[in-house]
Amino acid sequence: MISSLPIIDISPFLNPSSSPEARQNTASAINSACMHYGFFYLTGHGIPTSKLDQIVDLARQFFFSPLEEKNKIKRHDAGGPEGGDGARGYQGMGENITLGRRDVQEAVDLYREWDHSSASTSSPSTSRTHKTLQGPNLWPISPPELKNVYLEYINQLQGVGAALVRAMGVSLNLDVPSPGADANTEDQEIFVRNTDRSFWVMRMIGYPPLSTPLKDGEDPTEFSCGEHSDYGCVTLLLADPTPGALQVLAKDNKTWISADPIPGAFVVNIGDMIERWTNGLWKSTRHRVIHRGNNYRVSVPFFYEPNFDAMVKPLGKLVQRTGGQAVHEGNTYGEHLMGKVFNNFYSEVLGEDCGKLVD
Ligand SMILES: N=C(N)NCCCC[C@H](N)C(=O)O
Ligand SMILES: O=C(O)CCC(=O)C(=O)O
Ligand SMILES: [Fe+2]
Repeated sequence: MISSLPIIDISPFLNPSSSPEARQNTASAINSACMHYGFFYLTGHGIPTSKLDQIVDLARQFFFSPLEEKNKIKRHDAGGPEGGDGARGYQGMGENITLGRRDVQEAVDLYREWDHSSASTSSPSTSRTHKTLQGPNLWPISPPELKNVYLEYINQLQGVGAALVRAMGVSLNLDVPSPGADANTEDQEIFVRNTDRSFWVMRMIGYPPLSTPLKDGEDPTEFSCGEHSDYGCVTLLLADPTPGALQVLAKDNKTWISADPIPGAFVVNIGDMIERWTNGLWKSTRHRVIHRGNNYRVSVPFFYEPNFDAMVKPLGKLVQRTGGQAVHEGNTYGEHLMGKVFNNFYSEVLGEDCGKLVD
């Protein structure tokens, strides 16, 4: 196993007085990282390491509280009095499913609050979307300072996510009009406009160590989080210092690269919507978590995503650059997200085995 993900400094895209050269350097480093790995470490984001430590500590305190306390914000309740398949709130150990298997983890999911006033965000919603996503966030009650510290952190992360999307636009030369193809001059604007009300997800995850012994030469059968790609634009992952847990699939499709934490840096990866916008030029790299240490691991990924109602289809200039054939006809990010979320859980209400569970 090798660990060789590149380290990228985003500060030129956050600091208005930075030079065009500095921005160009960051942009080309992003292009290279996205072409070769789809993953990189991010520095220069301006969030103090002490704040990052506090975020992980607060999540750990929540997970270490009694189950009764955690169940006070159980995700069922997100759907209202009829209960069922709410996505916001606490999900117990083994409730999340990946590739038909229970992930050995517990988690809290927080999403951007639903914009009930906007006609556009309510149009693609079905009653199922309503129950699943439109309820309010269920915040941990204890530790009491968690909510405000996280709200401030989420604000900071939205700024970092927006800077990353701008930098990606420059990496892809989206702001340089290509001669003879008017529609393409709008690509950069499409990128930015469709993320200006990012339907972000903040997830706190707690992982006890896996218990099934690994047999020599055999593939693992038990996962802390099974192999998957992320759904949207960019994931900013913060994790405690546990090594060896997060593994990233290399471009050879068989080597797993450990993405061990670097203090003060985020592990960043691109999601399915960036793959689609770039017409497959940049892939949303598959990754998984296998935590076999002795400690209880905590990670806190923030998913900076397109707007819920953003129509996401391959950008004109990227289609030209990748052979002229669009890989996807396009749908909204909300539709993509709901397709994923409905497969992440058993649906008790509908009695469906959404995740085709393997015991
Ligand atoms: N919001 C994001 N990206 N969450 C990632 C979760 C990945 C695992 C999930 N059970 C799955 O099967 O997709
Ligand atoms: O815990 C981690 O390191 C990564 C978790 C992850 O990939 C996810 O939740 O999407
Ligand atoms: Fe992930």
